[in-house]
Amino acid sequence: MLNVVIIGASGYAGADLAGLVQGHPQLQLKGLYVSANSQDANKAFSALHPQYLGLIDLPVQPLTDEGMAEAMAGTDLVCLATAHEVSMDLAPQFLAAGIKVFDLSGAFRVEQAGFYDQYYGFAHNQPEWLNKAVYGLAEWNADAIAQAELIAVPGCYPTASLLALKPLQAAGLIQVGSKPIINAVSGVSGAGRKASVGTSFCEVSLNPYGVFTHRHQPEISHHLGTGVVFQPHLGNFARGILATLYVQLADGVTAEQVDAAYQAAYGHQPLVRLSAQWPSIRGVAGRPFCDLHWQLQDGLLIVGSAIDNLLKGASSQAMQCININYGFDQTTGLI
Ligand SMILES: NC(=O)C1=CN([C@@H]2O[C@H](COP(=O)(O)OP(=O)(O)OC[C@H]3O[C@@H](n4cnc5c(N)ncnc54)[C@H](OP(=O)(O)O)[C@@H]3O)[C@@H](O)[C@H]2O)C=CC1
Ligand SMILES: CC(=O)N[C@@H](CCC(=O)OP(=O)(O)O)C(=O)O
Repeated sequence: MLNVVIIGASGYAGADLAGLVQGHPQLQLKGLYVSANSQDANKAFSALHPQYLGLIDLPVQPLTDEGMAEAMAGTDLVCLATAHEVSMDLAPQFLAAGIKVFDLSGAFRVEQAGFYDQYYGFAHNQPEWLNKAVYGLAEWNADAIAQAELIAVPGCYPTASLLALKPLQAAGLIQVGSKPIINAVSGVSGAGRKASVGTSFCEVSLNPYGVFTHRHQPEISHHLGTGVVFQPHLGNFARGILATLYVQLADGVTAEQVDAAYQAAYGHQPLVRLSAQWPSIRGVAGRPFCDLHWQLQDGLLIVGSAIDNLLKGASSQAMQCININYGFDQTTGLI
């Protein structure tokens, strides 16, 4: 059994990941942590997330200096379900101790000059690890993920968007000079567990946000290799992302070519489902899948892509990466 530690376990992504680790036949939950001064420190995990009562009753421990030493002792791998700057600080410490890191934050996803200053509001101070990190888009980077010490699990919107676009890009089907347009709606859990007016029950409706400024636009462009237009929206539901993508195809591209591109990419992949119907939040909420469907008319391709932001968009993709890295079947503990 491999000993797993989760930092940020009280949060939405960390909690889902704890549940997945608990159900995995080769992994053992060794410790769950929150910040040193957390108001939840030492509470039972199941008191915070009652669906795990009797299943995960470990306490969430404060990550003090002593807690850090305990978190490292005898640990095989650590999952960081923490804010970007916290992950940037913690990852190198675990890596220096020989512990593999699966980071759910954006801290190690994009190696591009000025990116963190502009989109995250801080200067990246770990350029060597940023260079070594492997982007954990599981269906596309499996060989590199298998060799990596530091895996940067992709963002939720980038996962939904890249899984839809990469088969088209790889097959050279996108019109050169055009930018795919991504219109996406996320449930409120995407904003994390901490209370804020903008995400409180009476405030959330359906609205765009982050117009022209969202950090996932450059993350998607960087890993796709071409520019995109990306517009996120906040919806009044708890979990799930539905992205609708508009792609101008190269002249003469046929539906058969599009189908062949998606089949080549995902025909053998168990966690991306090429659906006969338009995907929905209902079809993926609580599940580790990405569902895709598309239709072509007069050179314009419309693609629907749905994921659970906390699963395929975070914790289950992290688990897929763990499975790939340790040579387990990639669906172990997931379906
Ligand atoms: N929610 C989502 O859909 C997705 C989230 N992500 C990323 O995953 C990460 C976690 O997101 P999410 O679960 O939504 O966030 P939450 O705000 O729900 O959870 C954050 C967790 O981190 C803990 N924490 C905060 N500061 C520290 C610290 N200094 N040391 C240790 N633990 C700390 C918090 O506990 P406390 O404050 O009590 O200490 C809490 O457990 C983020 O980087 C996010 O960008 C990625 C993809 C999707
Ligand atoms: C609804 C909502 O607020 N969603 C978050 C994205 C969540 C996410 O996980 O992305 P990172 O891992 O890159 O932080 C946002 O738009 O910032």
